[in-house]
Amino acid sequence: MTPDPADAGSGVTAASELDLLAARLVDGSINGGPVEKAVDLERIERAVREILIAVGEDPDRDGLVKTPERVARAYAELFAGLRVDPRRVLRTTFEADHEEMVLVRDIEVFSLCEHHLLPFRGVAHIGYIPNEDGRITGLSKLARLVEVYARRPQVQERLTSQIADLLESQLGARGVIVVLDCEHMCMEMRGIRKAGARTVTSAVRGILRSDSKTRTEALTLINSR
Ligand SMILES: Nc1nc2c(ncn2[C@@H]2O[C@H](COP(=O)(O)OP(=O)(O)OP(=O)(O)O)[C@@H](O)[C@H]2O)c(=O)[nH]1
Ligand SMILES: [Zn+2]
Repeated sequence: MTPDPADAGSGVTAASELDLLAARLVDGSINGGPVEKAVDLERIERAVREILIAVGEDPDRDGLVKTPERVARAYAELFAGLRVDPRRVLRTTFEADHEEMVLVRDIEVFSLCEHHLLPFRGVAHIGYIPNEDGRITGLSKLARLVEVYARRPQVQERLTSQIADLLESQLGARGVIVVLDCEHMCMEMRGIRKAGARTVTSAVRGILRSDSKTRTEALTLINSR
């Protein structure tokens, strides 16, 4: 593979499969720029082997021999967002002369809660009102932004506000609304064991916070089916 010229001088080359995965989160290509942090796969493997021993399993039995390696690769994928600067997602913007609301609904969310490292999943609804220049971003970038922040150890509240904050600061959106509706496996499979409970979080910024009419319009669009 030819190294990305953007990596020159960074000391890190986006060469491995996992680096490409991190890059793809951002722009769908291999030209993702420098990878911020490396994943120590061998260290994860050693830790997973220890966990298997600690729970009373035999890590050398046939079915488990390759498990530490598989888990290491899975974690590298699930936490690929740690290795990506989310600002790179919003590099591409367009002048569209559109100053009205843009809303993408039902964006799939998969993340891992930072307390138990168990999955939570659901949907994100993201709306924003462009600034006076009518500067917008590609619709897919909103979903990519969700990916970059979700593929980290997270709490739902922070995931929600990080998406809103970046759209406000990076895109200069006049207003932003982000609503996440998720189910947490740590509440379903263990602990309190309440299957089906949904957690809804929102982050509202700018004009969507100060102007209740605009906010109601956004919520109506989010809730319309
Ligand atoms: N606010 C918030 N809490 C979360 C999220 N994901 C998991 N949690 C909660 O994190 C909390 C951790 O609480 P602790 O008391 O430290 O851990 P625990 O003993 O495993 O808690 P239980 O789940 O109640 O058994 C639990 O109440 C989880 O439900 C999240 O995204 N946001
Ligand atoms: Zn949890």
